[in-house]
Amino acid sequence: MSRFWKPGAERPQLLDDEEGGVIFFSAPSSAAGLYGYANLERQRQRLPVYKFRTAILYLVEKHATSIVVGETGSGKTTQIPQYLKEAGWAEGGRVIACTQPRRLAVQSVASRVAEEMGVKLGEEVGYTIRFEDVTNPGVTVIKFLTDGVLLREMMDDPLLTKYSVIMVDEAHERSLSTDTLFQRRRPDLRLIISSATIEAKSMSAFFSSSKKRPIQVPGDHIPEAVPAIISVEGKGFPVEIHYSEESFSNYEPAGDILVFLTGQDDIEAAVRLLMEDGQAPESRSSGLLILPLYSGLPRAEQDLVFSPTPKGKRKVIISTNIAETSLTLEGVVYVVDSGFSKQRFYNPISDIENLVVAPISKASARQRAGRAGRVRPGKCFRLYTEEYFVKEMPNEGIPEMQRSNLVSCVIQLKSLGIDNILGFDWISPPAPESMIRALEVLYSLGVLDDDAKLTTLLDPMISKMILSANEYGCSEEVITIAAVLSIQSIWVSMRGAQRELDDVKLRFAAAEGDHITYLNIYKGFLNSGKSPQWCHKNFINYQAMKKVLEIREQLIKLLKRLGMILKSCEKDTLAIRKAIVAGFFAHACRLETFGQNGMYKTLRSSQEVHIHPSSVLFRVNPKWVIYNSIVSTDRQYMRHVLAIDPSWLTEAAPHFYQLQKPYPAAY
Ligand SMILES: Nc1ncnc2c1ncn2[C@@H]1O[C@H](COP(=O)(O)OP(=O)(O)OP(=O)(O)O)[C@@H](O)[C@H]1O
Repeated sequence: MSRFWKPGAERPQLLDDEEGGVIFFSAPSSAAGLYGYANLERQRQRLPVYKFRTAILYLVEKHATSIVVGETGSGKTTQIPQYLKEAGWAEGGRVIACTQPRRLAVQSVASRVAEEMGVKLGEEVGYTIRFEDVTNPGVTVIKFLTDGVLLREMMDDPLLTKYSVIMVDEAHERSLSTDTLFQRRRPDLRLIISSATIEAKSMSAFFSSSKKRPIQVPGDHIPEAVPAIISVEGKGFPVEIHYSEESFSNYEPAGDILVFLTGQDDIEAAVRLLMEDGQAPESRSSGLLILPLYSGLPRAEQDLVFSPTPKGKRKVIISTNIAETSLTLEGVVYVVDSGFSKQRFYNPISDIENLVVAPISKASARQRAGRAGRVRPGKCFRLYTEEYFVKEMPNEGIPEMQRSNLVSCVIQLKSLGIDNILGFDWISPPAPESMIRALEVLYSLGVLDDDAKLTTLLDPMISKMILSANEYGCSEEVITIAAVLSIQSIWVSMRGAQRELDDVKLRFAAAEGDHITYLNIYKGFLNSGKSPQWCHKNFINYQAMKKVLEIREQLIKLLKRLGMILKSCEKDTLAIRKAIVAGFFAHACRLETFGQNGMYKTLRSSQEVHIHPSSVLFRVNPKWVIYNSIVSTDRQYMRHVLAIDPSWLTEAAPHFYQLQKPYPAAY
């Protein structure tokens, strides 16, 4: 049985309806006129979504999943998280999360919401993107983040315990991360799926299926599993759409222009052309301020698109689909849509993944048009015909799940403990060939064992360390470390000759700790021409080093499959150490008593531990360390120890560590 909710008083009214199995909410159209707003608060109240505030809050409270569909610019992204906070969803240390497909949108929406709430960005309202965490744990209650970052958080905390509500915004983009995120959840965690251009019914059908219903725990306040759909009607400002066959004037009244092209090359070529044109005395481009926008552009250059347009000038932003969703670029009145974007396509038969220029979907075209008309009326020029738009353009793009190499996705699912991948219930199931191919590859690389379980080679902490190394530009070094860590020991066992072994170790010892020492040994081994004699002389186990070479080769193959390029950071051990911390942050310890074999306590459980005598840091006793594993003999000993700076812990795992202010005395 399903029903219509009617907004009005405190609680929406319940109406009966025939919409099979789905609770459907609708309301009368309420076109908002935003002209001449006096202040941000009034502007907030004039957004179309405001009329639906009570209804949205009511449905979120009642339902595990709510699907919010509303025109671009109706206020979904900036308002709903604030409504949730006002309604108490951030009380008791809980956090409201809102995901975006792209980093630029995360940053800009977070700044806008902080501004509307009158708070400093990074305090009550913050954001996290790769390499940048602008949140204050314990203080931040509304957090914007990319869906990829949320998926990573899920690897460390599968139930996403600190969040009360997760709003997956721009859900029509259907990235691999969002599709994966939808698979598992805590019973009381509320999910809001929002977009201007999503097929709400099919999404809802997916969440209605019994497999996706959160587990019911008796006695708990559990929301209804049947999803609610709410349609936020009403637009901001009108956007006139012009198709290419219509002739239009080249001269338009003032206003910035946002042009959607496909990729960096196209964009740079267009910028060059316009710039060259601007040199000519009578040129039409001379009053234009031409700005490229793509993800590889340095941050400072990206920020230029948000700065006010100089007087008498017109900004022309030439962008990839990085500006397609969620952004409000205040000056933009005109949007030019080429109708194409660069998309990743994977062919499981040839096992080749290509970036190709392909036509966009209607959903994307509407999003692009929605970048105009946000603070005043606008126009969108589509460089294709209306007939093409109506008859040929697909409604939605192909979900990333169905056009990607699934190797990394399978690893992520396996690390989440989801084993039955082939029989899995996806929103849009990937091609079986792609799934089988991914499993085959992982099996042949030794990442999965005979039972299709992750092998120790891909221990989650080591995997995280390697993935982070890719980001820090030190994968060459870190895979060597990973290889050494996956074998027993590289030293020849020297019972009774500890002193000699210690002397030898000094030749390679690095002040930073064992991991960097292993790199020195590996370099020495290569320089010797992988010589067994060299190993013998240095008490190094030659067989173990051969194994290290072998595992390293396997890892290189795996990284290539994952599309990663091996990079060396040369002598910058800081990058390496940070990558190690990114994987092993949970194994951090602080020195409690200094001495011959100082006593440490683990940060996580205050357990007493000591540095293993085989470590180069045995007698050094740095204040803060991380370890790879613990061996228990007469005491608990840390093996493979690295000295660290405690600030790296909060940097690598803000969700795990909160900085004490002021720093603990030992720091
Ligand atoms: N940085 C900003 N500067 C000025 N106005 C803004 C800004 N951000 C948002 N707004 C105003 O708030 C409105 C709602 O923006 P919001 O991003 O919440 O809409 P939305 O429904 O999420 O749209 P979309 O689906 O395009 O992301 C905009 O249309 C605009 O009028």
